[in-house]
Amino acid sequence: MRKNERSEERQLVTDSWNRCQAWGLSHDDKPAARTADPAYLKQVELKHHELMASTAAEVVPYYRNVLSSSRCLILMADPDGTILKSWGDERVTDARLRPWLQRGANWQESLCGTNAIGTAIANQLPVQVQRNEHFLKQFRSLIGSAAPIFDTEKQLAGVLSVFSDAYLPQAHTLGMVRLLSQSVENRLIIRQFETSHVQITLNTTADNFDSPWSGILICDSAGKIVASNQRADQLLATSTVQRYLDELFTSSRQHILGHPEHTAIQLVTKGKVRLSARLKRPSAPTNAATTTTAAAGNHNSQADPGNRDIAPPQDLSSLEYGDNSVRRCADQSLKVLQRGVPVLITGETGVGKEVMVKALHRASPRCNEPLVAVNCAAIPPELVESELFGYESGAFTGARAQGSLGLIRKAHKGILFLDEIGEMPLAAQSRLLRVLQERVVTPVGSTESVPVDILLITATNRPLSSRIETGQFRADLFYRINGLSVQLPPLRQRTDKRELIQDIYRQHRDPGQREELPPQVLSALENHPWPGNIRQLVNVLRVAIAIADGEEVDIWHLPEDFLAEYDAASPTRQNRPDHVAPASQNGSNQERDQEQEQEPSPDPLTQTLQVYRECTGNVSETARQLSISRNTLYKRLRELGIR
Ligand SMILES: Nc1ncnc2c1ncn2[C@@H]1O[C@H](COP(=O)(O)OP(=O)(O)OP(=O)(O)O)[C@@H](O)[C@H]1O
Repeated sequence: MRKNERSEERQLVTDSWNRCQAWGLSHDDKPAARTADPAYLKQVELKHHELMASTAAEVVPYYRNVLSSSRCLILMADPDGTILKSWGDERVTDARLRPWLQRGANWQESLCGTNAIGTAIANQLPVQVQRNEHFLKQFRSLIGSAAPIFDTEKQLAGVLSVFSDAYLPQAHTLGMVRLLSQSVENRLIIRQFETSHVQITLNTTADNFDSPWSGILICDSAGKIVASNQRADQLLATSTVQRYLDELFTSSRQHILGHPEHTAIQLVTKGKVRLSARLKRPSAPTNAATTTTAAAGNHNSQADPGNRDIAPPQDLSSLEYGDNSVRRCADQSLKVLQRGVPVLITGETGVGKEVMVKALHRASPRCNEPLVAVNCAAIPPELVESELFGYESGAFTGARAQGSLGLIRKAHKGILFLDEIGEMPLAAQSRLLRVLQERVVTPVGSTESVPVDILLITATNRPLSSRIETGQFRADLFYRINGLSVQLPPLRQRTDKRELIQDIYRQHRDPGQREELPPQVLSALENHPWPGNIRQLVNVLRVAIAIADGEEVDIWHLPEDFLAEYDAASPTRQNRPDHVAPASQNGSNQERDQEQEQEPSPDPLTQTLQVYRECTGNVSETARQLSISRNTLYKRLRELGIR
């Protein structure tokens, strides 16, 4: 973290301590975690329905792809500081503090003194609160980073926070939580207006529209801005809502709104800043070929920074590298789907089930109709029914005035993909059964049924039989969804591993790097057990390519956790010049604690992000200020998921 930012943050902490003193708190106070009444919590969750769904859609893939190897806990709180949802591993803190990390616990500053969540709410700014910066001594083992999330009216909608163990650079966690909260904000805006208004995405160059740091303007057909994200106001250096496009840019509103979609338009602001923009006109939900839903975990969406820049294979044939079971899986699924038979895909996490579903959709006669992908585990259980089946206006407190179509009806005439089906709550299972038996949907709060025509694909990475035995999954639903059951093999068992590894490397390599991985790297990768399957392989290769920084990838470019397993099999790597035993394995608790007390040294990625933002995306200027080459800068930006 840069010095001036850290001192601004310290100021936030000092101000917070002053408030705590004014409230009469004492450092030795030991309040117990307050747990909200369940009925109240339910109300709050319904009220924050959109926020929770959007947050889950951003956080879950991020957690899965980026953070799953570090011990880390992500919490979402409402604007009063009540925790609504958590993801990750609560063992980041000592057991005594765990009640504070549960749903319903409240982190208001006036109750528990200076802390990341409460202090971010009080200031409506991102903040990191390190151990001794907590006002109450009882929280001084914690390090938390939090960033506010603003709704489409720029009101505080909630707060996202990350607590991590000592091994994730602390400066990194603040950057991460900022990135996530910006992504949630963008998703809230896009979701609310995608079917009714024009969306203009702005950035300094045309190749980074997909970055969460892009500005978003939402306009009506007259060119008046009805909503925008904070980044748009920063890029245009003014508040944009209620202004007309030609008040902000030198071009006329007709010229801007008449520009074709998907090709960039160059705009000059009234302040003479050149920006690239991309238009997206409103689309009726059922017309979309691929519907990105709140909880879809769609890999083409912004929800997946780990994979944003490289699209996984598109065609069914491109998934095949010679393994018979993969080929059989693809061929049989396509055949039965074409006859309306539901397909259940099983396979460990990360084997490519979702990628297979997308390819099946493209190969099927329904390729021009929607594919709606829903990750059942990513939707809070209490929201599954309203998300899937839709609801009538006024069906419950917090429901949107116009009601909601629901994801099943959005898939009408297309394919509905229910991922992690085993996690679906029982009440939703009964409703789904009725949809499959009677081909009608009854929205929550309605007595009327609406016909739907969907093909169903489901997936699970855990056997459904054990959930049926324990009464968590309905046997009758299982028989309905299990028209054809296919299993995608784990990576370690694939006979085409070598070709797959080389191909994924080629998809991600830098232009200057050789086309093939050298034999020693290939054999290390081939012999790995790959508990995280293709997802882990993609991540390992991306890290290695980034670390190799344009050179040929070699063994020591592979990430530390991968190498720890590789070392066990091969003592040769101990000779690696920069081989240092990871602190997580050798460092004593005391050493780690001492490290934590020190000022965190700036993490290159976070520093890059900050300078890049300050230079409003000017690559040459950013590289100059950081004293690095443009090539290195591009690599870091790619790692950050920005370019
Ligand atoms: N054939 C492939 N080529 C390149 N990348 C792939 C391929 N298959 C999967 N991937 C990548 O691997 C990752 C995991 O794939 P996917 O999400 O489809 O797995 P999954 O089995 O659905 O996982 P989960 O059970 O955890 O939902 C994604 O990043 C995807 O892009």
